[in-house]
Amino acid sequence: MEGVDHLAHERNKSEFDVDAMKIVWAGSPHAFVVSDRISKLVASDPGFRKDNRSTLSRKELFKNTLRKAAYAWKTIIDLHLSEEEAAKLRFYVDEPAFTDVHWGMFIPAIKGQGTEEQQQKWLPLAYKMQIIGCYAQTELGHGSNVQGLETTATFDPQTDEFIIHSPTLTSSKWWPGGLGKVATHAIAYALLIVGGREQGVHGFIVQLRSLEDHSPLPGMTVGDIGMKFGNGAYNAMDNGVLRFDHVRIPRNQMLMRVSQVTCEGKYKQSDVPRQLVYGAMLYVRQTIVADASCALSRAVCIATRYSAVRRQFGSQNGGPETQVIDYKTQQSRLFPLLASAYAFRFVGEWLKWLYADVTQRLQANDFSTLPEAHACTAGLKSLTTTATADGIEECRKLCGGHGYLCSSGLPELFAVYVPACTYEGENTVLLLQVARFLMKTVSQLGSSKKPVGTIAYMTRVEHLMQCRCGVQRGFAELSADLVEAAVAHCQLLVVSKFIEKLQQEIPGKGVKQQLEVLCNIYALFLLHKHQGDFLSTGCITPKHAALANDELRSLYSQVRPNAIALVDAFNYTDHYLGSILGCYDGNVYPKLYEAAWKDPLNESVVPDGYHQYIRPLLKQEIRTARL
Ligand SMILES: CCCCCCCCCCCCCCCCCCCCCC(=O)SCCNC(=O)CCNC(=O)[C@H](O)C(C)(C)COP(=O)(O)OP(=O)(O)OC[C@H]1O[C@@H](n2cnc3c(N)ncnc32)[C@H](O)[C@@H]1OP(=O)(O)O
Ligand SMILES: Cc1cc2nc3c(=O)[nH]c(=O)nc-3n(C[C@H](O)[C@H](O)[C@H](O)COP(=O)(O)OP(=O)(O)OC[C@H]3O[C@@H](n4cnc5c(N)ncnc54)[C@H](O)[C@@H]3O)c2cc1C
Repeated sequence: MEGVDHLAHERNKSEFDVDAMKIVWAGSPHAFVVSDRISKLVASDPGFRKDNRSTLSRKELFKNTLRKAAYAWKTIIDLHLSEEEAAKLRFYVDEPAFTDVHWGMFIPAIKGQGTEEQQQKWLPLAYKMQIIGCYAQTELGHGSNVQGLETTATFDPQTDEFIIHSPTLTSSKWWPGGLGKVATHAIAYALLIVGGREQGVHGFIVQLRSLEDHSPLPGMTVGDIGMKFGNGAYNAMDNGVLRFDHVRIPRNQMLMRVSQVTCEGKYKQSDVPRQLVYGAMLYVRQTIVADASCALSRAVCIATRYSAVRRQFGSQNGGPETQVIDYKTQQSRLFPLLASAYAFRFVGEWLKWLYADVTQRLQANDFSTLPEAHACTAGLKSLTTTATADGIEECRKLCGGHGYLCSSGLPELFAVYVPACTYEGENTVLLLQVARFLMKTVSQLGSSKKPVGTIAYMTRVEHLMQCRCGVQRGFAELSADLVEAAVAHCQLLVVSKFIEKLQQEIPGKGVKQQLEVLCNIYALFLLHKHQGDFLSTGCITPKHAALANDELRSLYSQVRPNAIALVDAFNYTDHYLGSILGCYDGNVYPKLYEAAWKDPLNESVVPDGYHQYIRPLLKQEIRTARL
């Protein structure tokens, strides 16, 4: 039944103002208007079609991505889109591409680590996309251990140049997005050698390809690293390999905000901490946290709508079967994910604020909050991406068999999303950074340096005061436990930022009440999941644990009538969702049936290969049967 809203009865049940919730989700009325307009613009433009992605070959997919990126850029220019609108366009186009790394890493690295002069030279070119950049840090042999990178940049005072070289196979750059086939320039990270002395890893702007014919410049061997997990999906991105053979670049192409090399060959460090070399990672980790709520909410929207459409068992007197969303087991798997999507949204908002704050301070040479910003971005990146990747997979299972179809949108979403657990800092490695920060704080408890900000609570935890003398010992030995402590710290951050959000004025009928329910679900679900830890540390009693569980069940019942409206509040178009199971009108079965016939395998009734392989087999069986 085209045009009928099969989920209307669900929408009628909701007890809050969905339009007001849409604004809370978007962040502000202005953000909502921009997001709504751009998402509809992308959805209505056939140039941004994506429903055929899973059937394209790698080469076709890649070329299609190039076309879309060029078309998106043309749209941005033709419509005079602002930076905010352009970023939304990229988001709703919903395809990993070299442009992500150009805008998301190359430009921020120049902004954060380049001198004024360098910024003036390179940024205008990059903003106009007259050069296309990538971020070439990881090597075949080293990704997590940035200090272990082997590429060298040796200063030659005779010519006032650096010689960039890959001395070993394992020093080949490996993974950078955009490097394989598109980027004309890279920020390449290399071990700086001046006057025979190693000075640590630094970033260098290196031109890779000719701006005339795109051929690699002399001394560069460059290509794509090959197919990645999942058909379609992240294969739209040309992650690349690059070897340097004594490539010479001018001295002024070393990013010199943090440290400088003079023409006489002197290495000078400014007052800026060396950690700013890692600045681009700080920025991207913060955007990854914001993106986590988008990916999770998208999966949750699909699973929630489909759970209201799907019916199994429980028919009474020939009436309809039970909607699977009414099963308590379905609710106990789905609703914590719904609550997590909202929780990550708000912690992402807060992290954006924290990042803006630390950036402002860094510009004024105040580096005091950098360690905390690093711990927060690293920890929340790890926590939210792990939970989101797991959550998308859970949503796929919540959709039963149909969740396994590409047309559910969930397999591709998972395949595109799951590398977020690895890139931009492998999640366990990042948690170890948080643990290190926490242990450092504990070791300073009782001194004049009082913990502030996100670690202020530590002064209130008496137990920590007792164990502080031992914290400098056995870090490696206890690292598995310390990673758990880091996760707990990050969970506390998420819960406390959700609670802080609720302390603000939130307009709209019933909106705040819904958010309170979700916040309680998020916190109590964690308590329930980790009740062993809570009980064994004496933080709660068995009675508390049982009460929490009872309360959770009651909260799930409160969410139930509002579930569809709570996912409608994400305001996703069917184009962005890319899922038949999650379509707004819930008209799932006819759409699934129709889509099946569009599969290339169904172009002919008798498949290619019948005469070659099936028929001889069948005939052979007949002969065998006669024997
Ligand atoms: C107008 C048009 C608009 C158009 C539209 C606009 C569109 C906009 C598009 C936007 C799209 C956006 C999305 C982008 C998508 C990207 C896709 C994904 C790409 C993925 C990219 C990557 O995948 S790219 C490689 C990432 N590769 C890592 O991620 C390595 C991890 N590995 C480490 O990061 C270090 O190796 C590790 C472990 C810390 C040890 O570092 P280490 O060896 O130095 O050792 P230590 O641990 O001793 O650290 C020494 C001291 O540094 C402190 N510290 C460490 N890090 C710090 C930090 N970041 N900030 C501050 N402080 C830091 C630490 O806390 C210590 O401090 P202290 O000494 O005081 O304790
Ligand atoms: C899709 C994708 C896109 C990428 N894009 C880029 C890009 O644009 N630019 C770029 O430079 N890089 C890029 N990367 C590379 C990425 O940043 C690295 O893969 C990532 O930093 C992880 O490093 P690794 O591969 O060396 O993992 P490894 O460090 O080798 O991890 C392997 C295992 O070892 C464990 N481990 C490592 N160190 C420790 C430790 N100290 N203690 C305990 N356990 C440890 C990890 O937890 C993990 O389980 C990309 C990667 C992917 C998958």
